[in-house]
Amino acid sequence: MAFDGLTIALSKGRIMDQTLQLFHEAGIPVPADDDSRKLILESPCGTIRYMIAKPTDVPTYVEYGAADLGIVGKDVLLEAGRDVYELLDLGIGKCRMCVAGLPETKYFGTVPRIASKYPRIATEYFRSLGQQVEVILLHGSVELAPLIGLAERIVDIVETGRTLVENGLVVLEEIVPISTRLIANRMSFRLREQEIDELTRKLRGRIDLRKEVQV
Ligand SMILES: Nc1ncnc2c1ncn2[C@@H]1O[C@H](COP(=O)(O)OP(=O)(O)OP(=O)(O)O)[C@@H](O)[C@H]1O
Ligand SMILES: O=P(O)(O)OC[C@H]1O[C@H](OP(=O)(O)OP(=O)(O)O)[C@H](O)[C@@H]1O
Repeated sequence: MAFDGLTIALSKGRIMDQTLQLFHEAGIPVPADDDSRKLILESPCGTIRYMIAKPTDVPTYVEYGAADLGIVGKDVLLEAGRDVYELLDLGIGKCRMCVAGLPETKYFGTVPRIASKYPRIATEYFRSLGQQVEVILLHGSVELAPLIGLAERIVDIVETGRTLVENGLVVLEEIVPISTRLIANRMSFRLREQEIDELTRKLRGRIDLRKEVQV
């Protein structure tokens, strides 16, 4: 029989364990913790199907309806620019999107070069300031760019600040705070309103409780 529960695309990697822990605490069924390489996992009761996806692909699965819901960082969401509903801030995966560089930024050309894994966020940010820049796409270890003269600045995530400090870089500007979000496919949100509402309510209750404990 075809699966007729909710399909949720999870971001694998850094935020996956914290996401499953939050779901578990909220009383939402999660798959058993095993070491399998399976990419589709059903909850024991069969009501939820989890897809284990690369974070940058989660908004795509959700926009096209391959998943009803998705769990993804706000950084990925802003960069992807997909047509999805953002339902909830899960309060995990907290960090900041920043402009960083050497303390005394040297300009190599008339148009500053900005290296980033987030070309859209970087372009829109500098456009909003009316500054002309050239954005260079990198896929990781972005902090290298100002150290070896590829770019004057970077736009990247800062969490503890350790990577910047250990490479002699500093935060120059803060663009936007980042955290993990629950997103929904537009059609699913209308057609599966009750199930999605119930899941969102459970998560919100748990997130609020976590906030109270933190205060
Ligand atoms: N220090 C951090 N560095 C990167 N992302 C962080 C950090 N802290 C929290 N996050 C959040 O975790 C999400 C997932 O990060 P993760 O490193 O697992 O994926 P990724 O950046 O797509 O990795 P990769 O490119 O290696 O697949 C990010 O999109 C961001 O929202
Ligand atoms: O402020 P911190 O706590 O040091 O965290 C920030 C670093 O973490 C991320 O890199 P990641 O580990 O995902 O590797 P990457 O360079 O391959 O993107 C991000 O791109 C920064 O480099």
